[in-house]
Amino acid sequence: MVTTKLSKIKDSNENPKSKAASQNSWQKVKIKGHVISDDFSGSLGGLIGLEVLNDYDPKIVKSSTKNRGNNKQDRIVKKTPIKKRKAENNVSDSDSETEGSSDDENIPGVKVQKPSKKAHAERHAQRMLKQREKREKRKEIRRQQKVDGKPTPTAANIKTPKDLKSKYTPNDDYPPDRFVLLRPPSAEDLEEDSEELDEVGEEKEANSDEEVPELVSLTTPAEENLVGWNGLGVPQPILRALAEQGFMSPTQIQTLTLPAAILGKKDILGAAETGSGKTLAFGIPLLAGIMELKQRSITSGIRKAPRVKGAQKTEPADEHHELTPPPEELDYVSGASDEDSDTGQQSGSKMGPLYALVLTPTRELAVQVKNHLVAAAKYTGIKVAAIFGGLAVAKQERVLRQCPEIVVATPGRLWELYTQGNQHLKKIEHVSFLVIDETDRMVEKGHFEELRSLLKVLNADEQRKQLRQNFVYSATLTLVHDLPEHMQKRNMGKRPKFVKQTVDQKIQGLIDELGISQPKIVDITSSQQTAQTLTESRLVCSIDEKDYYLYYFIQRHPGRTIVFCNSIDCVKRLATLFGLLDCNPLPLHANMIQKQRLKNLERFRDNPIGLLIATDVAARGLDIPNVEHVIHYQVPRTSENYVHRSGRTARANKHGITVMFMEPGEVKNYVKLYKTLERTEDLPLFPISERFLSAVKERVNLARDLDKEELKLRRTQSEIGWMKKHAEEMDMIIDGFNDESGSDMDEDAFVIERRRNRLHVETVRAQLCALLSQPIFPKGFSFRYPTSTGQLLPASEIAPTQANSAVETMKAAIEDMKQSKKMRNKRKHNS
Ligand SMILES: Nc1ncnc2c1ncn2[C@@H]1O[C@H](COP(=O)(O)OP(=O)(O)OP(=O)(O)O)[C@@H](O)[C@H]1O
Repeated sequence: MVTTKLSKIKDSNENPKSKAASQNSWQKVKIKGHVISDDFSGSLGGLIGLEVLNDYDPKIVKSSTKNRGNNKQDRIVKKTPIKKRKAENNVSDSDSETEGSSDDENIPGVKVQKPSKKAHAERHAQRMLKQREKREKRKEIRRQQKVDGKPTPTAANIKTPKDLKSKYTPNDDYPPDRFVLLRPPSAEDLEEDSEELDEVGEEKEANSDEEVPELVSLTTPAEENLVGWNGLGVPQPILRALAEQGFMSPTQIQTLTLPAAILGKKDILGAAETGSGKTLAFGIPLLAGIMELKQRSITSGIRKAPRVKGAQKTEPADEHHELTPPPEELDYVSGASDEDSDTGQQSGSKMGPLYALVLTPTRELAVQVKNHLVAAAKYTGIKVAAIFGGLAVAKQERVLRQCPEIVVATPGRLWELYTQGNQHLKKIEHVSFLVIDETDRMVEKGHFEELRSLLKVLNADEQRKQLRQNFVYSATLTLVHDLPEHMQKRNMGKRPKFVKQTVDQKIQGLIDELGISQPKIVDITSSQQTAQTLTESRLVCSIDEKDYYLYYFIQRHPGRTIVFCNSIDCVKRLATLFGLLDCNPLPLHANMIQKQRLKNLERFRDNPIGLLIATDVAARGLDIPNVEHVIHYQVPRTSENYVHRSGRTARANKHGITVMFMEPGEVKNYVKLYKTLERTEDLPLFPISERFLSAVKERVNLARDLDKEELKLRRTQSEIGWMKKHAEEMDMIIDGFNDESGSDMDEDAFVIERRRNRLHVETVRAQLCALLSQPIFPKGFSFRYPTSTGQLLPASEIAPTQANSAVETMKAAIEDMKQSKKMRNKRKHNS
C-alpha cells in the first residue's frame, strides 16, 4: 500500500465541490496493489492508466515509487496551491532555484524548517528587487528583438526538461532525458533564464493569495501539439526529431503499441492499414530501447528473461564487444567514402554492439526504413545502416565496419555476409531487438529461405531469445484465405478433411515460427483491409483494350501513378509502348540492376506526374508521397498483393484511387480476391468518356506499330552486326553490309529491304509525333460521363478544379449510382 496524490486529481476532475475543498491540501489516500505515478516524469514517461499495467514489466511498478523524489516536470503544468508553494519555497530557499514538491513532505528524513517573520520579509524584499531587475532586462530584450526581428521558435530550440535541469535544480539525480515534453517554452522564453518560471509564480504570489495559474501561455500552438505524444514513453531527443518532421501526434497504431513496446518491453504483433505509420511504430521503440541500453551500459537484452529450466545463465555482453574488430583492422577513413551517407550519423567509435536487426522483403524497402530511422534518430547519435543485395559486397562490408547499432537488411544479403563471417553481423546472435517488416510475406513458403536460417541462429539460445524484443508488422498480418479449390473438392464428404485457418491460428503460427515470447497483438485493420481514404474501382475490357484505357487514364487524369503488372515481360512491354507515347515511364522490376531501380524510384518521387510501371517488387511498404493513382493492369494473383499495391496511394490520411483493369479471363481471380477480402459489393466501374477513345486508339495503335517496326529494325541490325563480325573474323567482304548511305550502287535485296524498314519507321514516328503534339482533351474540357441512367452527368456537378481528379470523378460516379439505385427502388415500390 502506498500513499499518493493521485486522488486529488481524480477528485478535482470529478466533483467541483471536492475540488474547492481539496485545493488547499493533498488528500492522502490508500490504494491497494500497484500504484502508478500520475506525474509525467520518472521512467514511466507520463504513464498511463491502471488497467494497462497488468501487461507491463514489474520494473515499471517499482520505478514509479523510486522516482517520486524526482518529479520536477509536472510542476510546469499542474496547478499548485499557493500555500503549499510558500512552504516549499521556504524549504528550498537555500538551493534557491529548486522548487519543492508536495511529495517532498512525504519523503522520510526531509525536515521543514520554519523561517522567522523578519527573515521572510528580507527575503521577500530581495526577491522583489531581483524581479524588478529581471523585468527591466526582459523589456530591454524585447525592445532589442523588435529592432533585430524575433527568433522563430523551432523544434530545435524547444526547451526540454533536460535543458531546464541545470537551471531548475543542481540535483544530479534528475531523471534521464526520456521524458515527454509537456509544455515547451516559447521563443521569448528561450531568452530568459528558466529561473523566471519560479519568479512568475512568486510575483503572482506577492500580489495575490490565489492559486498560481498554469504556465501555458508561453507555448506556440505547434509545440503544444506535441502533447499528443504524452504518456507513450517517447524519449525527448526522438520527439524533437519527430517534431521537426511535422509529426505532432502519433498515429493510431503508434498510440496503441508504443507504451507496451517502450514501457512494457512487450513483443508486438501489429496489423494496421497501409500508410498508417507502422515503420515508426517499431522504429521509435527500437531507438528508445537502444537509448535506454546505452544509458544502462548494457549491450544486449532489453528485458528480463524468465528463468528457463536447465538453461545456463547468459552473461550480458560487455561494452567493448569481443566480436567487434579491433581499431587497427578498420580501414574506414571518416568522410572519405560514400558509405558515410549509408550509416546516417557516422562519427565516433567504430567499436560497438549491434542492438537491432530489421528485416524487410525488398531492397527498396530496406533503404526506405533506414531513412525513416535515420531521421528519427537525428538527435540520438544512433547509427543505422542498410544491407541488401545488388550492391557490391565489399562496400557493404565497409559500412558494417563502422558498427552501426541498427542494421536494416534483406535476408539474402544478410545471410551471405553472416555466413562469410562478418564480425559485426556475428553479433546478431544476441541482438536486443528484432523487427520483421511485412512479416506475412517474409514467412511465405518458398520465399526467403535465408530467413529461416537466420531465425535458427537468432533463436539458438533460449535465454537470449527471451531477452530479445520482437516486432512483427504488416497490413495483411491477419488476412486469412479460403481453402484452395482442390482442398474444397476433397472436403465434399461428410467429414471435412481440411479446415480454413483462423486468424488466431495464423497469429499463433507466426508466434511459434518467429520465437516470440511476450506478444501484445494489435490489429486495427478494417474489415475491408484497405485504407479508409482509398477509392476503389475497376474497369472491364478485353486484353487488347487495356493499353487504350491506360493511356486514356494517364492523359485524362494527370498525376503521380503506379501501374502494377504481374510479370516482368509485361512491365518491359508497357515501358517501351508508353515511352513511345511520350509518357516517360519508369520501369521497376527484379531483373534491373539495383542502381537503376533506386534511380527510377528517385525520379518517380521527384515528378508530380511521374509514371512508374512495376511488378510486385514495388507493392509492399514503399512510401512515396502523393501517389494519386494505382492501376492494377492485371488482376493481382493474391489478395495480399491487391491490398499492398493499392496501399501505395491513399497513405497517411491522403486520398487516392485504385483502378483494376479486368479482362474476362481474369474474372476468376477477381472473385477469389473479392471473397478473401470479404466484400459484399462489386467494385464500382470507373467512368470513361467514349467520345475520346478513338483519338486514344489512333495514338496507341501507331505507337504499337512503331514498336513493332523498331523491333524488326533492331533485329536486322543485330543480324547484320553478327554477320559483319564473323565476316571480319574470316577476312571476307560481303556486299551491302558496309553501306549505310543508301546509294544507288546497292542492288542487294536485303539492303533495300532494310532501307525500306528504316523509312517506314521514320514515317510512323513522324505521324505519331504530329498526333502527340495535339491534346486529346480540349483545353477547358469539363468531364461529362454517361451515368447509370444513360444520361450525361452535367459538368456542373463536378467542380472545375476537380475536373481532372480521378478520385472526384469516381466519387461523383458512385454518388450517381447510389441515386439511380434509390430511384429504381422507389419506382419498384410505387408500382
Ligand atoms: N505520427 C505521424 N504523424 C504524421 N505522419 C506520420 C506519422 N508517423 C508516420 N507518418 C508518415 O506516414 C507515412 C506512412 O508511414 P509508413 O510508411 O510507416 O506506413 P506503413 O503503415 O508502414 O505502410 P505500409 O503498410 O504500406 O508499409 C510516412 O510518410 C510517414 O512519414
